[in-house]
Amino acid sequence: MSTAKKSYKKITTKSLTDMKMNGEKIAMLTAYDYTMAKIVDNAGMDIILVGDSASNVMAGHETTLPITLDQMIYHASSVVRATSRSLVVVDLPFGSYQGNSKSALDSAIRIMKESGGHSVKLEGGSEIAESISRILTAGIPVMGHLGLTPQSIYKFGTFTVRAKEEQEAKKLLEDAKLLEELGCFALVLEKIPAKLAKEVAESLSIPVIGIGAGNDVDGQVLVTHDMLGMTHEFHPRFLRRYLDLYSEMTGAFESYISDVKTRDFPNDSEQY
Ligand SMILES: Nc1nc(=O)c2c([nH]1)NC[C@@H]1CN(c3ccc(C(=O)N[C@@H](CCC(=O)O)C(=O)O)cc3)CN21
Ligand SMILES: CC(C)C(=O)C(=O)O
Ligand SMILES: [Mg+2]
Repeated sequence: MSTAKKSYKKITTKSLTDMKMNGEKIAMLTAYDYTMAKIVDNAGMDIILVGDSASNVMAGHETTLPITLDQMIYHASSVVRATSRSLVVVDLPFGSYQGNSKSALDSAIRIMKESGGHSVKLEGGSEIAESISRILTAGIPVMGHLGLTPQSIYKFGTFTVRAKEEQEAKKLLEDAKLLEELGCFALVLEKIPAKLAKEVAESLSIPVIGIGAGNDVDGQVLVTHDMLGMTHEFHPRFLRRYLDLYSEMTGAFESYISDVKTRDFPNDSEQY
């Protein structure tokens, strides 16, 4: 059993700040449903992200753009029912906060009221500062997200590494500092140079969680289905696979098909 599991009973935004101060790395994975969240939570995860990646992983969309606030609330409420230890962060979906700060606040309040989630995550920096402030003023903890921000994929056109150029790196560092000043409790950095991520983590006192951002940050996040090897076609360099569930599950399904076809299943002890 992990030491982290013993030292923190129920994770709060405060425990995450303490973890950064104590140099204990933060482990975060996604979940979109009750059964998976139960396993992730029981394993001792610090943060469960109800990611808008549910749009890809659960619904099969090309991008994260189509998922709705109602659908995010459905996923988040399922995850919250399974969670006793992890802090639950819920992505605000595309279109639910970019319009104006009032609609952003309304969306965040719906997430908190209707799903029971503990906090929300928004993609972007200075452009959405007013929305973040307004949500924070309502007492809702906010996690930031900079670097590769999949909700603005059509502005960039590719999923390549972000902030490689000096200008973009400078803007990212400024945005990160702004998010801390506004009062965000943590920040996700996605697919940026490790050296820049290290600089951001060292410049901020709030935890910085990386995905494709190297090891010199305060924690790591992956999509659970990716690290379990269920998403066969997705293999970016930052992904470490801990299982090959795609093959394992295929084998199980093939065995079941065979057992049914050959009349092996069910046997005498599997009937009434
Ligand atoms: N299953 C899944 N895992 C994720 O990590 C994830 C999602 N879905 N959906 C939302 C975003 C999109 N994310 C992405 C998407 C693509 C790359 C990526 O590296 N894609 C290509 C490289 C593209 C390029 O360099 O131009 C790859 O190597 O697979 C990384 C993160 C991360 N998020
Ligand atoms: C990749 C993570 C950070 C995310 O935002 C998601 O899963 O939606
Ligand atoms: Mg997301």
